[in-house]
Amino acid sequence: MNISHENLIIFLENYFLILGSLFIIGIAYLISRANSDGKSTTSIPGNLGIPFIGEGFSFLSAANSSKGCYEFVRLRRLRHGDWFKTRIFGKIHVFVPSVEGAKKIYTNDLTMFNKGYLKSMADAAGKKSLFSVPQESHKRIRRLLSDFFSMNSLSIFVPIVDKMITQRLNNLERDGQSFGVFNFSTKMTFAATCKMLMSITDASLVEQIERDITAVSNAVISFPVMIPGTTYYKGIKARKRIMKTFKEMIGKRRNGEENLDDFLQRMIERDSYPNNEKLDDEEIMDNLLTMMLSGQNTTAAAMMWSVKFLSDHTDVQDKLREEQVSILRSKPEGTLLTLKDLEKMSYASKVIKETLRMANIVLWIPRVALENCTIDGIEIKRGWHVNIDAPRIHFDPETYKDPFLFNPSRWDEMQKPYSYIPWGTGPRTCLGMNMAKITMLAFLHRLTSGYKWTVDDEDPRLDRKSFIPRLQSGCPITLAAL
Ligand code: HEM
Repeated sequence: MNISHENLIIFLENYFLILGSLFIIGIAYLISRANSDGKSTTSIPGNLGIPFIGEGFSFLSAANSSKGCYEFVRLRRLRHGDWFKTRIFGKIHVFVPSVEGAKKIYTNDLTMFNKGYLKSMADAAGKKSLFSVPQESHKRIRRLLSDFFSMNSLSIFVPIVDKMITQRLNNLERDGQSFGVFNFSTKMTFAATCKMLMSITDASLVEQIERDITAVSNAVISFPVMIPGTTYYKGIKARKRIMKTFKEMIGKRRNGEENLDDFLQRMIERDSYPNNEKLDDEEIMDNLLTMMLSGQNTTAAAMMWSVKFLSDHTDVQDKLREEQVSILRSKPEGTLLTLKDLEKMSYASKVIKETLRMANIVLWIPRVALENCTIDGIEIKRGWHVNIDAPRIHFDPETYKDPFLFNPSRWDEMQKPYSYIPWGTGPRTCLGMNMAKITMLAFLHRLTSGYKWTVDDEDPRLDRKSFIPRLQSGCPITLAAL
């Protein structure tokens, strides 16, 4: 039999995973027998499956299907009711379905609840990343990063992002070829992120970093063994290459070779500040990487879903076009967008809000209970994973009338707090929210004020293995100038 190197690696990866799993199952079984008092641990219904593994394989199989990993949650909710518990590879998970539950977790974030620690994530994103630092450091790092991400600070990038989008859409229209909106958006947002964070514009460097970020992103949830060829190994190697590039760039800024207006420069300018008012190099680099990881597919998936929803609802598309054409006509021909223009896009902002409510780019917000507590009257044990279930909250008919209807005008009225959580909320709210909003508004402006389009593939299946829901087809469209 001819076994390729790749197959051998995959075989070894699975072999060690299975051996390791069997060992842990044995230990877990012995511990659970020793601790058992013969009573069930809680009144929440659900199936904990076999020791350690639990329902882990069902979860992986849902994640690997074209219905997406939320299917795992949906089926269990049908079986057990709104509140249910499950076990996934040794951890007990409860999916929190209510606004009251979300409120309890968010108002006690970083005290009663925190993000869970995952070795592969800490190794890939870095120990000083916002994803992995302990609560005490999180507050300081986050405060120092936040300035740059306010709408005002980012306003200088509005025309830059607009120019990128305008040129790319022009080229695609001239080509006359069908293109996948997801692929277009991924490339576009990554180039924009490189520009805003570090002023990288060289196309080949952007491509190389993008490839490496993808490898790191794959390693975030992987089996942490440093065996050549494994996902983890490739991710850690890619991380090293990225860190080397960042280090060189920091060096150039420090010795005055480069002085550019971007995120990195703002961080370097704090060099002379007292320790608690600046970030050290490891903190800067780990969080640069973290932002690239967080922004890589999220904004692109949101852009893709906005096109899909607008294509399915031509009345909304017409109304949006009317707003955007009037903004376009109010400006001298050929000028680029500014923050002031974005502030006039009230209907487009509602289209984005509604897109994010329905698309649920981040399906659930994961936390771990740091102590025994109750959430919305439900008893939760210390160490359990509590996941705020965004689709359940965003499609709740008690909050949203006709929840499955794409209706941006529903945002003429405010919704109750904690019932709209695409960016999360509280001390861990999405740091890149304004960056994503700028990109999406500029995209919707250029797309609807400049073009009509046809969707070239209506296949509704979701991409396998993606924890961010997106169409397998990538939503291909063909543009025609207005
Ligand atoms: C449509 C696009 C995006 C969506 C829907 C989104 C959503 C989210 C959500 C739900 C969280 C978790 C909040 C929590 O744990 O409570 C988060 C965290 C985060 N996001 Fe985003 N995100 C998007 C784009 C971006 C971009 C473009 C960046 C950076 C350039 C970014 C950077 C981050 C960071 C650094 C965190 C961690 C914050 C912390 O733990 O303090 N995100 N995002």
